[in-house]
Amino acid sequence: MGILLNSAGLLVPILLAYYWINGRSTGKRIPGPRAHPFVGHTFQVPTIHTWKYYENLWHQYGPIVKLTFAGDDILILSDPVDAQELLARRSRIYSSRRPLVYAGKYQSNNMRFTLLPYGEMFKRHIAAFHSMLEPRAVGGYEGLQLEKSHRLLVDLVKAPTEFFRHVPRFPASLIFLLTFGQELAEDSKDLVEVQKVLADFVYDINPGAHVVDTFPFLDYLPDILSPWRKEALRKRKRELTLYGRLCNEVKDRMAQDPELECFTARLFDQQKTQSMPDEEIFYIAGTAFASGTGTSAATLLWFVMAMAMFPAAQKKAQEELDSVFGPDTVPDFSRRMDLPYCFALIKEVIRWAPTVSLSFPHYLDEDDEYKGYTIRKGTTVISSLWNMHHNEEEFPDSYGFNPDRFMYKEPGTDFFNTETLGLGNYGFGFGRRECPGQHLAAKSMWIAIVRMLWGFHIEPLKDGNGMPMKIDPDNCTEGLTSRPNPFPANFIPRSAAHVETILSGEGRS
Ligand code: HEM
Repeated sequence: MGILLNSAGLLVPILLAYYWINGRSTGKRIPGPRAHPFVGHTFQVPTIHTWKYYENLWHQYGPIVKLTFAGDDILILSDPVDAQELLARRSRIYSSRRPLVYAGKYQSNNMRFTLLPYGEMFKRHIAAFHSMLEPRAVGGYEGLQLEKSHRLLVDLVKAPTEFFRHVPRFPASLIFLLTFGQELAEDSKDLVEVQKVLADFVYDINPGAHVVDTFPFLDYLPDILSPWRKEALRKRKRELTLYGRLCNEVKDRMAQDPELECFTARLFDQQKTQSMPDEEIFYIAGTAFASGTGTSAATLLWFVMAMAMFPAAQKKAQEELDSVFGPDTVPDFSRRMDLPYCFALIKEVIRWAPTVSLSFPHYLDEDDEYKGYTIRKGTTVISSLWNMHHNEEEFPDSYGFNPDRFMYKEPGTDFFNTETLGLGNYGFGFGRRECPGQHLAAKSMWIAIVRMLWGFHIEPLKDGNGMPMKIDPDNCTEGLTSRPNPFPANFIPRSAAHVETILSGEGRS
């Protein structure tokens, strides 16, 4: 007890000095709510529906807001012009990630790509990701995308109300095959496991999720006073068991077949020339699997919800599709330039419900000046994609769902293409840390959505009185990424001919 009191007595002056040094600020005051003198806004920011809290701050204080978490500055950007200037044009100093004790040091052994500071290891990982995800490489995955999205249609014919299981399986099975060179097993435990890993991770990196990341000195406390440390290490072990097993299986298959083609096999090839411990490879491959699964699945589920809630947009897209593909032809990539409304609809899904609503926080490496404000080195910069997508000047009636808002461009232009799905919205982030998976995501979203619209009416489930059940878009998961919680919708095949075409395997690849 005495030791504890002595430690507390020492901590108070250290804390005061720390906040005094960190709290100094020059330049014009950045707008924001009043802060508590010691803990700042730490306990004001909710961990639930955080983007809504930031939306209120934006309306109250404007597009650049500063919060302080116990001496650390957090900048919330709500105007894409500011995000473009700081995160993209000044990306040299705005592309790092804040060192996190819980999710970075203990949960990831400082090897997880999404949390890496801008430096040598980051460059090694991004080069690996680009080799797998750059547009030319992605062009080679079309056959697999056709095959896996056809499987989605078959699953939806067979068990339509189970869309909540089928839809996430589509991007997961694709990225699993690309990463580990093997098929995702039926009712795969690996998928369930990676979904748990992801759910933990998107919660754990949320600013404010763990007190030790707000007060890093707590890491000096012994294990007995830090139960969170054991928990973070347990999560790391669980994750590495999964990724390690999957990667080692690739290594074993490479021994049998040196020509084996998949992302992990290429990483093991690189290991021969670059010093990269196995654990680093496990994290790179695991990150590809996890990030390729979670965000794409969430976007597709938001699409299903939007269709069940906004039937007029669904009908219009189906009319456009029917003018290009009859019931005897499953759509493929060939006539995509003839389907501008479908592109507009997918852009609107990304705008209406940005899956990574607060993007991934960037971290500033040097002091900077902007619009008369001093932004201090060590500031965490959050671009609120949610706020950018709900700016009534750029997107009138922003809570509504209106693909026509993107139809102002001439159909047939590059604006309506899989390569440019991110144009007109901000859903893939900004600057050097913008999503490296966006080209793969765009083509996967495109083919899955167009095929679902071609084959099915998506409707709310009916209650006992035949009335459509209510769907609430606010009922979604929490954390850095969000997806709808299960909601009452159903897939009704558009005709017997569509079912026949799907089941006969026409257009499978
Ligand atoms: C519709 C689907 C997707 C959406 C909406 C999305 C969105 C985002 C966003 C907003 C970011 C943060 C950008 C920033 O820090 O400024 C991000 C980062 C990232 N995304 Fe995606 N993403 C999607 C699909 C994918 C796919 C398919 C992959 C991989 C196969 C992927 C891999 C990553 C990785 C590795 C990062 C971290 C980049 C870094 O830290 O530098 N994403 N994504």
